[in-house]
Amino acid sequence: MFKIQRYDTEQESRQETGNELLTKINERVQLKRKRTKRAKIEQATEQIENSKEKEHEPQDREKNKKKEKNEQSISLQKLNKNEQDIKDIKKLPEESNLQLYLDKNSEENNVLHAFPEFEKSEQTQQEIATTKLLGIPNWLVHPIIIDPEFTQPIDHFSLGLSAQLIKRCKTLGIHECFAVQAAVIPILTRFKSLSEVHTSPGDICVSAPTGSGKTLAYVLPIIEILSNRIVTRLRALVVLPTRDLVNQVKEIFEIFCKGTSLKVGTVTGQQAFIHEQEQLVGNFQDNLSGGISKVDILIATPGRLIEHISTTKNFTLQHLRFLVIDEADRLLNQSYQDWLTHILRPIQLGISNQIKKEHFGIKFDSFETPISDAVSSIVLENFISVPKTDISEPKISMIQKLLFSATLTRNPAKISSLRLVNPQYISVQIFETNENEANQIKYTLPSSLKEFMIVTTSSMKPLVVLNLLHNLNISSALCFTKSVDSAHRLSKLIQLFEELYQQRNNSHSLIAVAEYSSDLSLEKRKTILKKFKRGEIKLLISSDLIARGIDLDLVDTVINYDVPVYMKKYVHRVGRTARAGRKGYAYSLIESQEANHFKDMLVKAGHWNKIENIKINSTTLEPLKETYKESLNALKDYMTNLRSSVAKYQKNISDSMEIITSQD
Ligand SMILES: Nc1ncnc2c1ncn2[C@@H]1O[C@H](COP(=O)(O)OP(=O)(O)OP(=O)(O)O)[C@@H](O)[C@H]1O
Repeated sequence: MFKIQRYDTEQESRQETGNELLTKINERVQLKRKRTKRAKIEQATEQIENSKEKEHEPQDREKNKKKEKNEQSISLQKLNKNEQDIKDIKKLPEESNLQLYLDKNSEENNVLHAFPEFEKSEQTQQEIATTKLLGIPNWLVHPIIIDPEFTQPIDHFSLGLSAQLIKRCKTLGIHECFAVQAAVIPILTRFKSLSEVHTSPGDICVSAPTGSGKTLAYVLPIIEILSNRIVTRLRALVVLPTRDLVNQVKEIFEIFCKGTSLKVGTVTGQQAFIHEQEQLVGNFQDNLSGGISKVDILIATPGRLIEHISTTKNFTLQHLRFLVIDEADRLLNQSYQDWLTHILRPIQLGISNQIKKEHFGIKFDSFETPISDAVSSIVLENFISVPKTDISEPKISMIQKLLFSATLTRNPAKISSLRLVNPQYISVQIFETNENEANQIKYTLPSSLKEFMIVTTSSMKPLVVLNLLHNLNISSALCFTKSVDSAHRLSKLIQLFEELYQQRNNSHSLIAVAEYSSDLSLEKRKTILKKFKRGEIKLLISSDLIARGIDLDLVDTVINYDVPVYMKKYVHRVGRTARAGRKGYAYSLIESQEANHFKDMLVKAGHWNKIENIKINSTTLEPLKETYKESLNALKDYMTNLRSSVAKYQKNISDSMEIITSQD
C-alpha cells in the first residue's frame, strides 16, 4: 500500500532549479527566430489597425459582433446543452490583442498547414555550455513553437482523422482544430496500426495555455488509433491529479468514443477497490497468462493506479500504446510517493534487464513459451527466443508518452525521471514583438483574457467582491480563496448579504452563491457544479480545488480573493475563464502588504504590463455599505452558533465514550 500525500502546490515553484537561466536562453533562441517574422507581424498589425478604423462604422461593428458570437458558440460544451452565449461585460475596456494577430491567409500560414517546420537557431558556445552544465537536454531548449491563433479545418488530411471521427467532431460542433490540436494530432496519427510500429514513435511534451484545447489534442488521436483494435486490451492510460478531472476527461472520451466499440474506465478511489477491479479486469482471482482488460482506455489518479498495479491480479500495462500525463507539472511535483516509477517500471521494456516477467502478469510453461497469445510482441522479443527471419523487424516499445500542461516544468531532474524517448517539445505561445518582453515571457495566458488588480484592505475585500458582483455585468464567476475556511466564511457572508439586500430592495433578485470545497461529498460537489453550469449559481467560491483543468465554459470572471503566492497558481486560476477563445476577466484583490510580492512575481514572469491597476469608485460602494455591516453582524452570530453546536456535539461524543468505557 502506498502512502498518499496531499498536494503542496505552494511548493511548485520552489524546486525550479536553473529554470530562470534556461528560460533566458530559450527565449533568446526564440527571439532570433521571431525577428525574421517581425516584419510580417507589423504588416499584419497595420492591416488590423486599418480594419479597426473601419470597425467604427456601425454596419461593420454589427458584422463583427455576429462573427464573434459565431466563434463563441463553437464549443464542446454545446454537448451538455449549455448553449449559453457569454455576454460582454460592457463596462470593461475592449481588449486589443491585435499584435498577436497573424494573417491566416498569408503564404506562411499555408505552409504551416500540414505540419509546422521551424528553422533551428544557433546557440552561442556559452549557451551550449550552460545548458549542458544544467543537464538540460537539447530538445527542451528547441521547442516547436506554434502560434495560438493557428487553426486547421478538422477534415484537413494532415490530421489523419478518419471520416467517422470527423463526422462525430462536426456533429459535436468541432469544425476546426485549435493550435495545440493541429500540432499534436498529426504526430500521433502517424502510426495508425497498433502492431506495426517498427521505430519508436517518440514522446511529446506539450505546453499550451489554459483553455487552449489540450484535452482533445490527445483524446482524438487516441480514439482514432484504438478504434482499429480487434481485442480489448489496455492501450491508453491517462493520469490526472484529481478525481474531478478524471471524471471530466472520462466524459469527453465517452462522447467521442460513441459509435466505436472502445471501452473507457476510471480508477480514482471513488468506488470500492473491488468494484474497480471488476470494472478493470473482471477476473482478478485466477492467474491468467498475459493478463486481461475490460477497458481500452483507463483514466486514473496516480495513487489508486499504483494500488491496482501492485494488487490487482491480471492488471497489466504490457499492451500500453499511450501514456498521457495531463497537468504534468503538478503530477511531476513528487506529490505522491514515487508514483511515476511504479508506472514506468512495468513499461520500460528493453531498457532495463532488471524487469521480471511477473511485472507483466505473464505465465510461461516449462518450454518457455507463453500459454496464450495475449502477450505483446515486445514481451515475446525480450523474454523468449523467437526465431527470427530476414523479414522480421526488431520489436521496440510502442509506448508513446504524452505530457501536457499550461505551465510545463523545465526542471531537468523531473523531465529525466520520465525517461523520454526521442522527445519533442511543442509550445503554443505568442510571438512577442517587444524585445524586452520576449526575453522575459515564461507563461502564455489566453489572449482573450483581461486582467485587473485592485489594491485594498483585508476588511474591505468582501465589499469589493460584492461591488464587482453588483456593478459589473458578470454572468458566472469563480472566486478563489487561500483556504477552505476562508471560502466557507466568504460564501456565508455573501449569502447573508444577499438575503438582507433583497429584503431591503424588493426589486433586487438574489445573487446565488455557493461554496465548492473538498469538505463536501462528491455527490454534493457534482450537484453544485451542475447548478453552476445551468446558471443557477452565479458565484462559486473555492480554495484551489477547481483551480486547474476544470472546464466550465460559461465562467466569464475569475476573482482572486486571496492572491496566489506563485505564478503557476495564478496562471491556472485565471485560466478558468477566457477558454476556447472566449472573453474573460480576472480580478486580483491585493492587500497593500502583498503588493510588492505580487508585483515581483508578475515582473519575473514578464507579465506585469498585462495587468491593469484599477480603483473602486467609493460612490459605487456606498449603497452596499449599510447592508454589508448588517451581514457582518449576522455572520458573527452564525459563527458563534456554529462553534457552540460543534462544542455541544463534541461533548456528546465524549460523554457517550465515557458511558461505553464505564460499561466495559
Ligand atoms: N477544436 C475545438 N473547437 C471548439 N471548441 C473546442 C475545441 N477544442 C477544445 N474546445 C473547447 O475548449 C475548451 C477548453 O478545452 P480544454 O479543457 O481541453 O483546455 P485545456 O487546454 O486542457 O485547459 P487547462 O489547461 O485549463 O486544463 C473546452 O470547453 C473544449 O470543449
